[in-house]
Amino acid sequence: MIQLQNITKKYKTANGELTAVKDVNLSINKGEIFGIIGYSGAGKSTMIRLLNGLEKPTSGTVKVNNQEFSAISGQKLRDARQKVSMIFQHFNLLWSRTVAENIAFPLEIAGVPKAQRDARVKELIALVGLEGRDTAYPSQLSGGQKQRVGIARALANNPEVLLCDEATSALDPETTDAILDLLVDINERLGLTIVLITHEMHVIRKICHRVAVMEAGEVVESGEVLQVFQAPQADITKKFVSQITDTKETQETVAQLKAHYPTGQLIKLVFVGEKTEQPVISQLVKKFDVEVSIVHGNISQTKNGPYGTLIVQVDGSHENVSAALNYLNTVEVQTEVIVNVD
Ligand SMILES: Nc1ncnc2c1ncn2[C@@H]1O[C@H](COP(=O)(O)OP(=O)(O)OP(=O)(O)O)[C@@H](O)[C@H]1O
Repeated sequence: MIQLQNITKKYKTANGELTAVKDVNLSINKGEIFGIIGYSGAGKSTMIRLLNGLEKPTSGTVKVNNQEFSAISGQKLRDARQKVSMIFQHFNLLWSRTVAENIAFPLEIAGVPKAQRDARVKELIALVGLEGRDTAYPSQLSGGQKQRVGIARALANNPEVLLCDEATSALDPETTDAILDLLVDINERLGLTIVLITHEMHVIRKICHRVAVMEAGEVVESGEVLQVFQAPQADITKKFVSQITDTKETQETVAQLKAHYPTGQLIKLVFVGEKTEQPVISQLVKKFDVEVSIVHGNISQTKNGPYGTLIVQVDGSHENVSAALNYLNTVEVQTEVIVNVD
């Protein structure tokens, strides 16, 4: 659906030339939810503007829905852009228009007759769960409801691609999850391709099939979300993954554990996919003469399967603990010794 080939985007600034995006190659499949994650200044917004045809690359080609955005302009580009829609962090609603009028706006611009417009607006209001709020003004809506209006408006002209620019960054965690669930629902029901940019790994973990990690204009790592969680390569990816696995709460727990477990080893086990269902811990106790205490654990779902971490204390003779650790590696459970107290 989307192909970016050797994309570089340079800007001229007062301090000379600045490379915002550097030699990026990406291929996004039809019907996929693809996330681009990076910190501020990584080049995410520039990527979005390249994908919606608002910017042309300095070099390289951008192909969306079989149209080479980087090579067309004028009416041809405007027509092609009809198939690429967008939602925003701050919703960008028209404040003097009601919910229904906001959603109708792109239909008016496209010249859809009133009766047809009204029917479509009704359909979209139901799709995003805003029944009964059609005459409300944006100022009377919660953040989550405003984003629902944004989503309905973006879907009005049946786009092929929905671009989400930090779409949940202004929302609280619960509302974020509700909006993410709505995006998954739309993706599955309509087969819509979704590309989102974010600085939050939670968003990637919860709804994306694949992810690209950006740093200083470059894609430093990309792949299936679960794989990236299991074996992050770049330092920045490890940092993003630790947003989920190594929260402040976990760090505090580990600090307490170090103080309270004077013997044995504290080991972090990482389980992915079907490995989360294996009876690894009971096998460990059965096969080796070690004592295992579970001290902390969590499990989260990704689109490609579950991902869990478990911190255990393994106590026993040095040989037995080593043998137990070797065994864990044979069952493809990733292990990390957090603290060796022996
Ligand atoms: N129109 C522009 N002219 C000059 N420099 C720009 C322009 N747009 C972006 N940049 C620069 O390009 C780099 C990447 O910016 P970009 O906005 O794409 O990053 P980002 O990851 O989206 O960050 P943020 O989330 O803060 O917007 C930054 O150094 C930025 O200052």
